Amino acid sequence: MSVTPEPLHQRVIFKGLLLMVSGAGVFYFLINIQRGLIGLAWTELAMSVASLWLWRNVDALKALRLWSFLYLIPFFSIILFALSDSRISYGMFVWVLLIPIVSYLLLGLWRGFAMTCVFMTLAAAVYIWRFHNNPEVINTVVLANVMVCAAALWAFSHIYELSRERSQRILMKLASRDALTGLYNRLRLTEIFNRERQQAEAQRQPLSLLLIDLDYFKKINDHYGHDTGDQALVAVAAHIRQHLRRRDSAFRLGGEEFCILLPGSGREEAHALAESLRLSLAEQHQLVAALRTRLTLSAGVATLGADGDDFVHLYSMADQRLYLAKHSGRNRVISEGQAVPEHSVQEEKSPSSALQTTL
Ligand SMILES: Nc1nc2c(ncn2[C@@H]2O[C@H](COP(=O)(O)OP(=O)(O)OP(=O)(O)O)[C@@H](O)[C@H]2O)c(=O)[nH]1
Repeated sequence: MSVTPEPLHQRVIFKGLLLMVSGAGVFYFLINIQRGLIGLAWTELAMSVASLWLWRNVDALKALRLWSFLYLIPFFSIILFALSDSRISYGMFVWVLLIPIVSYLLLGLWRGFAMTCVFMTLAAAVYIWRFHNNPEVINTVVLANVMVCAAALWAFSHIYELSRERSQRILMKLASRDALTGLYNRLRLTEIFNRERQQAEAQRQPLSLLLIDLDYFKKINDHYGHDTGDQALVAVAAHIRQHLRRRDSAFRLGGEEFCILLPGSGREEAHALAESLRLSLAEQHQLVAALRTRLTLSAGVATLGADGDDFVHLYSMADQRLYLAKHSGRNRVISEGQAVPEHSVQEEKSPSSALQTTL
């Protein structure tokens, strides 16, 4: 469900590579034109110009990984093309060592691995093809040096990227989940809402937003202590999870306030789910061991289209209805209307009123 953002370092590294190649391209163009390597010299100049153009535009590029992929193929191919020319010294092979580092840094773990496999294999083939008759280059010591060094760089690049991606996943999880309940936190709400709204509009499906607030939670804390309050919040989150369908997402917005996104549910279905959550919570005699009072919730429901077309309007409408539910006696769900009615609903003899009495 989470969307992995583009790692920030990739754009910076791509920019650095582009700058380096545009400078090196001009340098090698001047050298190779003098040496009579006309084809290679002009290819290097073309690569240099393309790199400079990309460098100037890289901040605006959207599909950075795709651009990096499309760039690395000619870049590595030119290195191999240069190496295959017998007039180029074998010292040029050090450029091959850039292949794993740059591929992993710019393309990530598996695309980097695939790119490295292809171009390192081709580089080995070019090396053997060019030097198979040259005992100065094809001998145990030189081969061992080249292979051990290349393998070490490949392995370190792989391990680095593997741990970087793992750390990123952990950090993403920590940043997007509420530490106490494990539900999504407020930061993910607009992002997930916008994604669900796009899908709902594309598939002409309804989408509802449910705002939930526990009733008189302060009294739970005051009477039973903060730890029991925490346990109750965890139990409520588990209770919410049990009621969700596969595509629904639940968030803890802070304190004792929760939000649920219900893709595919119109007003009535969302109201019914909220009612079922409310009733089943109110029926639980002992939500957590230390708590000898029942907990209740109030909820406001808003539906895409009928109550607004964007997050701000939908949230605001659900919030107004939640407010209305609180001021109409709590322990209820409101999915229509937005102003406090003239004849305020009589506070029913709810578990929360019972809670007030008990406390
Ligand atoms: N245990 C615990 N309590 C929290 C946490 N975050 C907020 N609270 C408490 O939740 C309580 C919320 O109180 P209020 O905003 O007055 O709401 P309420 O008592 O539920 O009253 P109504 O919402 O009007 O029914 C406060 O006492 C906060 O300290 C938390 O992470 N853990």
